Amino acid sequence: MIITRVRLHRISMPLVSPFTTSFGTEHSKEALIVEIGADTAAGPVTGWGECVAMEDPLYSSEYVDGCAQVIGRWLVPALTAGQQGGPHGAGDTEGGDADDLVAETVGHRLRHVIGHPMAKAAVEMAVLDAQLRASGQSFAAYLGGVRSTVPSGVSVGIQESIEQTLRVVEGYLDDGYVRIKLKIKPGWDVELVRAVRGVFGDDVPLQVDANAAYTLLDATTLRRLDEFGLLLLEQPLAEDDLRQHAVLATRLQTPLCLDESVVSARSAADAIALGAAQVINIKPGRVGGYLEAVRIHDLARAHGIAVWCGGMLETGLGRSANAALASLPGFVLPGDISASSRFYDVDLTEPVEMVDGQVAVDTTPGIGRAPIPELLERFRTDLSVVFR
Ligand SMILES: CSCC[C@@H](NC(=O)CCC(=O)O)C(=O)O
Ligand SMILES: [Mg+2]
Repeated sequence: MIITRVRLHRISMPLVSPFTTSFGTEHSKEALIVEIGADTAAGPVTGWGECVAMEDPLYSSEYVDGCAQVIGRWLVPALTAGQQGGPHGAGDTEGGDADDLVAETVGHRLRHVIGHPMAKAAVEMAVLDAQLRASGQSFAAYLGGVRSTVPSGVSVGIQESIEQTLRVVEGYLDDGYVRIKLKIKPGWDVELVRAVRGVFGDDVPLQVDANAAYTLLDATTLRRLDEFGLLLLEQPLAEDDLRQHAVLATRLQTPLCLDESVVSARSAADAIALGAAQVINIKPGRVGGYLEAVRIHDLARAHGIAVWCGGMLETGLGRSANAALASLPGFVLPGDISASSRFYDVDLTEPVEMVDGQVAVDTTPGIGRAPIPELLERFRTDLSVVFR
């Protein structure tokens, strides 16, 4: 394909309620929507990507305004270099015939830019969406999906009190969510889980996510979670500490799941080899894109490691693409793919619905959804025309 247009839409969407984790509270979703216009064999198409970086570098080192700069200053020039009349981008050593720009080569063409997986993932997602809209294939079919619906889990933020948490959990269970994930942090963990188990019983699929809030010195506390039959304990320790996660794993019964620590297939391989992860939360934005996400899925499956699809409060764009990814065979645990209404009164796209605990996998070309123009206008706080 030939890229003819790249626009970055900086958006801000209000959340239905504040979302608190061990590292902070979100009141709105700050995101970047990548719009790529391309000439393809099937004619002109528009592809859409969603950058999942947050406003502040608290979940990972990336942040949304930094991603906008990386995309505009380095990534798009690298992809458009060599196009007829396109600018020559930094690091464009091989140049290559841009006419052959396909999603499968985006990662390679961007390899000279160190890091920035969320920025790269958003660009690759838009290229892949354009490519699949042109070919008429859905994300799910292209990625290797085998299910027509995926189970819908929900993430429960840190609330004002345990009583408030019980009310929130009850509401989500009444909505039909099939798995509850509780955010925890030091001092908000064992008694919280005990209360939820006490009220809702031992059969509700339940897991916790620490967002790297603990250290190995907390092993005794974390071991007390073993009595509750949790599905997994997500990212208890620092994102760059595989070794201590491996040590912690030997002291706990609850399976360890990594999120922030797995930023590529290579880091997933290291985590598996070290015994630092028995389960992996795959987020396409965090690992550099949907293609890398599939590579991690395949690697984990080869090692008998369960994976599930995590969430970054995506709009319907990323939410729909995540449902497609979660339809692959190795996604054997419910993901954080809740209905749009869990976070948004009004979504950027047609809302993702949950019916009987399931989210339908879109079968139309590409992501299957696109931003609704008037809503993109409503939520947009900045527009930068990066190319043409
Ligand atoms: C603002 S915290 C975002 C990262 C967090 N995501 C969730 O808890 C799920 C959010 C969602 O349902 O999209 C995680 O660490 O897994
Ligand atoms: Mg997590």
